[in-house]
Amino acid sequence: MSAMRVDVKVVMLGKESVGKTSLVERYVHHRFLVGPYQNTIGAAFVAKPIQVGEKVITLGIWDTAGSERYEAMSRIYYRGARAAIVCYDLTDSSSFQRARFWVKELQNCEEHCKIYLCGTKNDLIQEDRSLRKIDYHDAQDFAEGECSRPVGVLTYELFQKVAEDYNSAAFQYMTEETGVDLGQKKDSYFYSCCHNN
Ligand SMILES: Nc1nc2c(ncn2[C@@H]2O[C@H](COP(=O)(O)OP(=O)(O)OP(=O)(O)O)[C@@H](O)[C@H]2O)c(=O)[nH]1
Repeated sequence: MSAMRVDVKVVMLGKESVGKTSLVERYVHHRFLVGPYQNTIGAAFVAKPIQVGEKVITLGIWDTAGSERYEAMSRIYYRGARAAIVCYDLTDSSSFQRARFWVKELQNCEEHCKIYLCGTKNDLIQEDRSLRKIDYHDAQDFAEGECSRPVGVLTYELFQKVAEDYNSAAFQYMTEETGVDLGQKKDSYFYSCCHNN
């Protein structure tokens, strides 16, 4: 089996159980996980080709383990990433603190990594608004101040956006030898997703 060429390294970060693996499963395999929750150990990798206009961009997605026990390992996985999807669970305020931690860390350590902030389990708050623990405006203020602006709710839109951003940056920087810089602070995004849309 020949190895697939990866165009852009993407890392999934966020507290344990926020739904990182579920988002990747949903996007890559069009399914959502049922049965008991199984935490990721270390990290999992999947390559996903995406059509962007006439081109195919392959995302190499590293799904890291959210448990703080694996924090040092997550640092290894985000190294060199051009995009980070930082997830928090809309029903868990501590997960938002953790997301802020990762955003700061990426801003300090990975200046070429574009950050996409993603609130997860949107379905739960659609069913019962009282479950929402992160005020929309708090997330928006943080996103606008730090990294992102609101864009979409569909999982495929999020990954598609990563590929499109890479593609437009690649076009822009085509003549440079240094590789593609998606940039960090300018023009980033935030999403509210759930595992079944
Ligand atoms: N209702 C709902 N449950 C979800 C959603 N996404 C994930 N879950 C559930 O949340 C639990 C954790 O999901 P995972 O995708 O394994 O979370 P993770 O962030 O990858 O967790 P770690 O591997 O520990 O870092 C599972 O029981 C999922 O079924 C969602 O969008 N809606």
